[in-house]
Amino acid sequence: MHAAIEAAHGNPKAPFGAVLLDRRAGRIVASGVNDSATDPTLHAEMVAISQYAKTDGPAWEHLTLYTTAEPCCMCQGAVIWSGITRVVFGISIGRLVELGWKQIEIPAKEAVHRSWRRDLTVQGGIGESECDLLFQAVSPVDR
Ligand SMILES: Nc1nc2[nH]cnc2c(=O)[nH]1
Repeated sequence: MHAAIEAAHGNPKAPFGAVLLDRRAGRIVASGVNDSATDPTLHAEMVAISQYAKTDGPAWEHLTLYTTAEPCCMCQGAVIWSGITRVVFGISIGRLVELGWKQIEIPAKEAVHRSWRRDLTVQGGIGESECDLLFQAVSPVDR
């Protein structure tokens, strides 16, 4: 989560940062920050997932996605289809809404529950206060 927060610090206007950890190798294999001003699909999680998809012999089942904020339904869909097996996020979609960010209010756990994935776990509230401070420090942007 420290690495995801670190990435978000580099993107101060939209402090969404995400990294993919290969638990087997014990190293970060991809990272991303929100670039939705360029392309609305470029959420931090999507950037990291796309980056990892380009690597040789991807091993999605060994990956944990760490992200400063709960993945939206677009990103959660990508996680579900990818085969990533664990998601850890900082602040919740509900909290983002409280802070004024536009969100589609479908919890990540619900997306998993409504899918066929029984091997994918989602845990929120990790590094929550640090992530919360990141978002408190900025004005929400539209996408
Ligand atoms: N989790 C997450 N939620 C978002 N909502 C708007 N942009 C983003 C993003 O990059 N990540």
